[in-house]
Amino acid sequence: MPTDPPPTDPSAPGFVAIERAGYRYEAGGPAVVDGVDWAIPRGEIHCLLGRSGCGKTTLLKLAAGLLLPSEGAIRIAGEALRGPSPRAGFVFQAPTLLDWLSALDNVLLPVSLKRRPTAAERAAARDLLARVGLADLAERRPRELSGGQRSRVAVARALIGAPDLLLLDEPFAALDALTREELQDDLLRLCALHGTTALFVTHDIGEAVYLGDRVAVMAGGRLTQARRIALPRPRPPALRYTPVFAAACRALREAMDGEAGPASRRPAA
Ligand SMILES: Nc1ncnc2c1ncn2[C@@H]1O[C@H](COP(=O)(O)OP(=O)(O)OP(=O)(O)O)[C@@H](O)[C@H]1O
Repeated sequence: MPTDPPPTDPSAPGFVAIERAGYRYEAGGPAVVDGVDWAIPRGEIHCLLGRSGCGKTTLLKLAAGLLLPSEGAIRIAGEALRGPSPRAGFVFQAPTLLDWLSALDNVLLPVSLKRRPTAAERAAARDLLARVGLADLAERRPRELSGGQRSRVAVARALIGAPDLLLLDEPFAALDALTREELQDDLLRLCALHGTTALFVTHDIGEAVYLGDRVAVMAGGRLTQARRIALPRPRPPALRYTPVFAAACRALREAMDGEAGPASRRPAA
């Protein structure tokens, strides 16, 4: 897994372009995100890896337009974000489903908050539920679903608006290992099918390597590593148990262990 070469043109735009972005929760307070440069080309999945409290969720919220940067800019398709991006779908760690709605109506929620869903949108929601293996459970309430099934509903809900960009904040962290693997495979399949660009936050090196075209490591609010994952696509589930996959995880882990600290301000892509 080679280290990325320094970019020849740091201004080359990604579909998502994070430019010298900084964020402070309080004016004069510490920079929780500090001078981050990152470009995500259209259709790629980038993973953000780092210890608890290093600023991953804050950076994801900046990419979503849920927070606006104190310094720098975030652009989606060349346009600076000035508020929540209508082009983005979100999946949070807790599935945050409404318990009085069926799985189907939870998937439709982003639409029904604005207007009555059309028959085509209801069909699209059923199709998404089928694609995450819940065709027969569309009428169930969230309390009648397992944790993994609720996470699947949350993924389907994030995709109902056919977003160009999917932002995921440790969405599978609470699931058992086998269910997590199934959901990772669902996600890869759905992103490939729709050409969706994704930014995926995780603590898990194996998850980052399996999902990512590129993995960035964050520490102390800065990106300290950015590595392209030279594994083939599509990624077959058995890839996780191959020596080449183990080697990619080990190389990333060693790079994290070896880093002197959040010194690099080099653009991550
Ligand atoms: N609303 C807030 N007001 C003030 N400080 C905050 C707020 N939200 C987060 N922080 C602080 O910003 C820093 C980064 O938080 P953030 O949630 O981005 O980290 P993280 O890497 O996502 O952590 P975790 O992996 O535990 O979710 C932490 O020190 C946190 O205490």
